[in-house]
Amino acid sequence: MKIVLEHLTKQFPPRGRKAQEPVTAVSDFNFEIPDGQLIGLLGPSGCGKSTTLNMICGLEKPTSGRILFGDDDVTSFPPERRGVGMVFQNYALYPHLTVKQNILFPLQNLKGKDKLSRSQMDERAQNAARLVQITELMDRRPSELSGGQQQRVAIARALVKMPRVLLLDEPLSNLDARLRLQTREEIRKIQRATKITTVFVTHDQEEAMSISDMIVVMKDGVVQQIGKPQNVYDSPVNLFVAKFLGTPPINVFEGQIRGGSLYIGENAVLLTPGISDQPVSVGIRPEGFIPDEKGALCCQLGGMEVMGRDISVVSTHASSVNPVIRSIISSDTQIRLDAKTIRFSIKPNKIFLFRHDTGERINL
Ligand SMILES: Nc1ncnc2c1ncn2[C@@H]1O[C@H](COP(=O)(O)OP(=O)(O)OP(=O)(O)O)[C@@H](O)[C@H]1O
Repeated sequence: MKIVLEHLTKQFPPRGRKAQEPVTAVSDFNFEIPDGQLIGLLGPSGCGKSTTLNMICGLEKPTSGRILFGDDDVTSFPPERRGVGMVFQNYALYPHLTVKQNILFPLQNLKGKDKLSRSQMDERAQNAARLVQITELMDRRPSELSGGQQQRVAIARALVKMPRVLLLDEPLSNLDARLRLQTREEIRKIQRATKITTVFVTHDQEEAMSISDMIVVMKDGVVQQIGKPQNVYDSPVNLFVAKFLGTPPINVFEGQIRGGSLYIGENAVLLTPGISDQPVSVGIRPEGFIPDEKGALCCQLGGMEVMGRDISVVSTHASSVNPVIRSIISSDTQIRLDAKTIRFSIKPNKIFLFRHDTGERINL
């Protein structure tokens, strides 16, 4: 099922006596989510992710704009008429019911043509449980399950109604690091198996990048960029997106374009023909630094951390915005740790220029 968001906007009334301006939680969101894809909705706390999801499922009514599922305009539909499965951060399972009863719960009050027989319900519950691999846990109560197992029950409960759309709001944030990794892979597998169009909300960029067909990066209610994770990483439209994606994060420097070259401090590090003289923010991905005795960028060497396959070189530079520069280089590279300075040349596809005032990307 394709989902179309058209000029989707949500404002909340001002809060408190002093605040006069309404809060714009989501502003003019336009996106056509292709059928069967998993979309990662990504951004810092308060950027409007949950509000977007709540509008798609019908818990919030948009201030303006439309939502279509396929060709159906569902904007004014209540949640139960939308055919949406929803999984939240806190799984909200019923503690007094068994796993099976929890999964069956959404099917019990179906009416009219949707009403199912006992055996149909059992079959649906079994299928959903099989998908999330909890068939052997059906008679347990939620308190007898691990966090990851509880979350799988919540997903099975969302799937049992055979929703047209699956919405997941930070579904992994209550799990520990290892379970998070495992469960996110399982979610991806389930999504591939069911081909249900899925929107996954997270503030964890790594999580979103690893499982999404496409990511949407939001800030202050405004969509910044939509694209395949790798494309957004390789070609961020602005400094915010560049900084938001990547571990370790991108290194940012104050730079200056002068006479067709980019200067970082006194170092002319890149030819920039056709770009007018101006101050710029320079982003260099950690993997964009090549140790090179003749390299143009000269940094003060701080130290080195071995990460197995790679080394993380820590250095500083007077024009660096971050307290330290982190560069990731291959562990084969010989670094003289007794040296005071280290010179780098820069991979051209790993350096980005941004307008100093707006943060917008300047194309090289
Ligand atoms: N019911 C409400 N009334 C007033 N303001 C609200 C309401 N719900 C959300 N907001 C505001 O709208 C903005 C977006 O909130 P939203 O919960 O969608 O963000 P989010 O990206 O999901 O954040 P988080 O990651 O912290 O959950 C925030 O500024 C928030 O304070």
